[in-house]
Amino acid sequence: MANVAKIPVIDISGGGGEAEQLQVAKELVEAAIEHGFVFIRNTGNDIPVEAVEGAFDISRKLFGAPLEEKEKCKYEQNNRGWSSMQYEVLDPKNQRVSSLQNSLRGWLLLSLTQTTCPGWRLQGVCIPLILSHLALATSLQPVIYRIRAFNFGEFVDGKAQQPIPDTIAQYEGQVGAFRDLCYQMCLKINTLLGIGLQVDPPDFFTAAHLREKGTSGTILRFLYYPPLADTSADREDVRAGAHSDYGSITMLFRLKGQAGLEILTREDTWAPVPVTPPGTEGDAAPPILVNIGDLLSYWTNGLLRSTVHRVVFPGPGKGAVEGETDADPRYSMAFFCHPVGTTPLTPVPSERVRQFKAPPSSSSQAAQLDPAGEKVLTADEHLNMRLRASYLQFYKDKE
Ligand SMILES: O=C(O)CCC(=O)C(=O)O
Ligand SMILES: [Fe+2]
Repeated sequence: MANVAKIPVIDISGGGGEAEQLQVAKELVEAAIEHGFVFIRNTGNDIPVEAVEGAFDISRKLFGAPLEEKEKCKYEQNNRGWSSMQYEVLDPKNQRVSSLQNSLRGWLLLSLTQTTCPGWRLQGVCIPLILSHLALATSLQPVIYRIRAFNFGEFVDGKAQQPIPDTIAQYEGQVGAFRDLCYQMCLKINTLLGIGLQVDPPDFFTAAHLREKGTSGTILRFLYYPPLADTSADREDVRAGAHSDYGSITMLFRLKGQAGLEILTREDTWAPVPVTPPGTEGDAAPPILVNIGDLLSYWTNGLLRSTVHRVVFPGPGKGAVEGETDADPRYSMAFFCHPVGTTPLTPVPSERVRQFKAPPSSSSQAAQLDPAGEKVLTADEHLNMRLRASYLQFYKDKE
């Protein structure tokens, strides 16, 4: 058995009153601080098992649809639509260069926005952070991305506000309903984080996510990874490169038996994340894997951990969790939760966050982003910075 990540499993389905809610909230916050990842048991209370299975069925239909249909819904600057990174496989040499450029941009931004810097900064850039990322990148080469993805933005009255492939047009309402369930659960997790961190008021995060207050960068993403046999990749290649997520939290749905996800542990080693962690084998559906994104880490001054993760071809005896395989096409669904775009990322009113001491070499987040101290970053500005860094080539082509 591979040395799997020890991520806690929590049941938030509740019903046990205030004391139980407080206990669950504390467990959630401890997992978010220690691992940046937590399994939420899928009891069917928040998201019915059939809704998850139904969404996976639609995803299979979507990726199986004719290419022309998907191309009509191509990825747009609003972060919605279909993207295929397969073309990058055609020129792995350039891909390596461009992914390094992408990464450098991303790390520069990350190191500017990260309050905690274990060393000296040059022009606000945390030098040790950049150096450690560079070392990581060297060890990760070659980096080839092999994902196909479809991003769904907001729905209004059950209708997507973007083109949808004809093949799944009849399921539009079902996708919207699934997205709604994810949104509701995202609010619930944000409320628990607020309670667990003793934020005043405890609904501080939740209030910032309420869609009636405006649009947000929230995305439901269907993902498809072809099996090794259908690609020119070999086992050493990466299916989805090492990254952290941009939003507040991500909720990830995976299918039983499908290997691949790994997290970078505090010891700087890659650890596989089982789809079915011990204790959940008898559940009707695998737990929902929740992770902290950069925004919530930024917002809590680095207290909550935005953990780097990736998807690989682990193979039997090569890091695959027992009972999991990379032989089949891999499907996953991620709900990237973001606060309303205009939300100012002002310090979180929590004693726990205030007491979390960033090393003396770092200054406040706002000051790093804006040395003159005139401007607090909004959620949208934060997102756009991260998207620009990730989709560098896309934005270059647009210019
Ligand atoms: O497919 C997965 O398991 C992870 C996907 C992921 O990390 C992402 O899309 O950000
Ligand atoms: Fe991710």
